[in-house]
Amino acid sequence: MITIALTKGRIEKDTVKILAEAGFDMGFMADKGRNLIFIDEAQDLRFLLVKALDVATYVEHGIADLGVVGSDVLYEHPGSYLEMLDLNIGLCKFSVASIPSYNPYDHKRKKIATKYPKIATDFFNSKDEDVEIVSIQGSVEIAPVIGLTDAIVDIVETGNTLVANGLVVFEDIVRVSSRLIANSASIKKNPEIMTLIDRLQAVVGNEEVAFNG
Ligand SMILES: Nc1ncnc2c1ncn2[C@@H]1O[C@H](COP(=O)(O)OP(=O)(O)OP(=O)(O)O)[C@@H](O)[C@H]1O
Ligand SMILES: O=P(O)(O)OC[C@H]1O[C@H](OP(=O)(O)OP(=O)(O)O)[C@H](O)[C@@H]1O
Repeated sequence: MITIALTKGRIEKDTVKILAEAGFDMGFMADKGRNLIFIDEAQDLRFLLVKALDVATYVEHGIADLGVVGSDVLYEHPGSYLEMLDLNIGLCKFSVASIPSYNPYDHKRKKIATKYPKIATDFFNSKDEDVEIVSIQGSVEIAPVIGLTDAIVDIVETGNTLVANGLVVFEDIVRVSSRLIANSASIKKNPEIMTLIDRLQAVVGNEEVAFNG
């Protein structure tokens, strides 16, 4: 049996769609209720629905052979998993944003609110800008508006949240998309896993096979 950990929430529907397009019968997840484990004996597949960061944990520990998770999470929490495919879903980007009058390149020490301290620190360090990170769990856009920080580093998808809160993007840091990750021992042990990956690759049409961790 192959176990796949899926990120519960935003990218769940598109992930299931890719699996269905690859020929897997995903009907058993249609009426999922509050279930978090789905076993399909006929297809020899088991799905775990977990939080994004936990996808990487389950794969690293070899409990899940494969996982689907955003590159934002992988960047922030690098680990010993193989990154196999860019699934081209869950598309968004990391951006630096603030109120329009702010200058993020003034070489003054700046306070940045973010849920993603690693990407924010790496970005500003690469620009030779000194930063103090203020860790925020959500509604990050409020921080520069009410004076908690100078700016934010956050995910931007449509840009609606920024506009609604009077913020503008100063710079895009990196594109974010969902990735298929794998446990390396699982791949060596079970050749069926590579066959499954090939089927997904045929759907997403992506050549990328990169090592991470
Ligand atoms: N507007 C967006 N906001 C956040 N993530 C997005 C957005 N658009 C696409 N994504 C991608 O979707 C993935 C899953 O997001 P989702 O909000 O479901 O889980 P999460 O990041 O664990 O959030 P939470 O902690 O709020 O549950 C993210 O890791 C990111 O790669
Ligand atoms: O560009 P947009 O389409 O407006 O999307 C971006 C918003 O979505 C995410 O927040 P989320 O909805 O996950 O809520 P959160 O603030 O609780 O993290 C992200 O942190 C932004 O706030």
